[in-house]
Amino acid sequence: MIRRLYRLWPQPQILARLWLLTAAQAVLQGLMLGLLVPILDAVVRSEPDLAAATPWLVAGAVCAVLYAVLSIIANPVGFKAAGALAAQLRRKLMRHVSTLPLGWFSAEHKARLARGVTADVGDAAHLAVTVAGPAITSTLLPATVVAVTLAVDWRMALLLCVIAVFAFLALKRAARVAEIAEIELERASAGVASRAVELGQAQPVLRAAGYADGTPRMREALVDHRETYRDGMRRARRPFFVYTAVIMAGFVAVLALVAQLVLSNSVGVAEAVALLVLAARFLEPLGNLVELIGALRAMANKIARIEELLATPALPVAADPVRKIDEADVEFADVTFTYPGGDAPALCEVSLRCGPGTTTALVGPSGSGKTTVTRLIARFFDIDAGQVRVGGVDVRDLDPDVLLDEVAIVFQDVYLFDDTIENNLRLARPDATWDELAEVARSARLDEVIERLPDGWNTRVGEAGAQLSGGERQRVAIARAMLKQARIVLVDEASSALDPENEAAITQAIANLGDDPNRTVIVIAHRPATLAAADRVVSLDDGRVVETGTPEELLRTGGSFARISSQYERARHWRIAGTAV
Ligand SMILES: Nc1ncnc2c1ncn2[C@@H]1O[C@H](COP(=O)(O)OP(=O)(O)OP(=O)(O)O)[C@@H](O)[C@H]1O
Repeated sequence: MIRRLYRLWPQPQILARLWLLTAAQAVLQGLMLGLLVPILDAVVRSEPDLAAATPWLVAGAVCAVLYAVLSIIANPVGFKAAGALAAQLRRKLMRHVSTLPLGWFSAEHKARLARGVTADVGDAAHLAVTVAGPAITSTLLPATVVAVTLAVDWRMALLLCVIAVFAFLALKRAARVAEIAEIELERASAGVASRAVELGQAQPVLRAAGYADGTPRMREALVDHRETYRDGMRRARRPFFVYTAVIMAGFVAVLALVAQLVLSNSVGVAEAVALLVLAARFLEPLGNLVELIGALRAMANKIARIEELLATPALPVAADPVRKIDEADVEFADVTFTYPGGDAPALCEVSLRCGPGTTTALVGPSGSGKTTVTRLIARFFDIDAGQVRVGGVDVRDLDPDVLLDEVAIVFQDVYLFDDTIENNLRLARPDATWDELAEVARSARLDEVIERLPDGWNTRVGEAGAQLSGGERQRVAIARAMLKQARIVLVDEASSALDPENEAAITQAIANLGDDPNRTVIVIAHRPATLAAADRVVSLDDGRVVETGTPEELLRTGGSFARISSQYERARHWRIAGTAV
């Protein structure tokens, strides 16, 4: 465990210093106890010999002063260590996370990351300081006491070793039970946590269904948590009782041995008293060890979770990556890709080419692979076969920063920071001039939104952009992509119903994106107007390209694009009819 902790921290010196101080204190305590033997020997006799005891008393005083000095030094080190270690580990985690493929950031992984960076790192650092120290004392002090005892009486030293072996076996069993209980409790806690998130997110639906104060699933999760906790406590009782019994039996054996040694005149009174004190100081920290087991297990679990995050493989980067591309065309050559853990390919031998100055619309039924195409262009994942090329270069050979500079993604659910509109745009290019800001706002049809807002450019958009509608947020994202001057823009057009004004504005904004002759626009299109305005359409079905061509060509052939197009058209009419009613 000590080695694991030491390896986990990038600069573990502060931890090592703390542990060394703790270890030195434990050894010093054991040695001070050893001094009891000659002192008692000199004092507990018919004619006490103070002169003989004096050097040992002086040595004892020196040890006591040294112990006090070590405590004074250790206190601030321990105080500072937890905060410093947590900060160090957080930096290490964040650095590692920044090298992971974007595809890793699923909802589950994001939750795991949030928990790792906050709770796990903080707790692990705190426990490394508060639990590892006492654990060192509880093992090193008994070891020193055994060594000192050996100098007094080998039989007692042997007995202490036997007790230590039994205690170790009982402790191992208790630790195993504690570990199982901890894992079970962790599972039950995760169940409660996800039900609680569900309760928060689905409040409107739950209120409508009369479950505002908790669903049956939530109640089940709470009962499961309570039962698991009780069950863990019940199961832990026996091995903990066995451990305590071993320590108590050890104490009885010590008393019996001391009595036998005194009765057989093998040791004097002074040595007998010293042996009893040594044995007591041997058994006491051993007894404490069982109290620490739960905390040590908890620390081991937290460390395991942090190690798992750190073990996630980083995005492989070519030894000498390409740092510049001439044209921003996008090409798929026989691309086959299966999601990590997926059982069927999401894309199968897909080939397509999108040139600069063109807008390509991706269409197809749900699950046909449209989003996957856009993710692979931005190298969220690495493919199984074929090549994804940007500017003629395999994306795996491109410098990841260059690729991210060239690509802008406009997601369906755009994330905006709780800041002003201006700052949300400036994220794309902090040094943009006002003229440039105004220009992209006009092109993305954001200017009319800004005009309506109470503080114009300085209006804060609220948490995740909640002050704006979905369509308005997409307009901000399109403006951001324009300001970034990314030569490849991937748009997942909002599929949910938009009001006519937003719908027309977004269609226009996407068309304006495509006006730049150097820009390649690929849009997952959900609206007939966007489809009609595209230069080319790539129609996907079940991970394969089934049709490509201009919208007019594909409409004429009457294939799957024509079907989808008429479905979109019908849906639009229903919506308009619905709005009119
Ligand atoms: N993160 C993921 N992990 C595993 N499988 C995934 C993941 N994302 C998508 N898939 C699977 O890959 C296939 C293609 O999904 P994709 O999201 O690309 O389709 P789509 O055409 O964009 O669908 P939609 O229009 O519903 O968004 C589907 O079978 C889907 O279940």
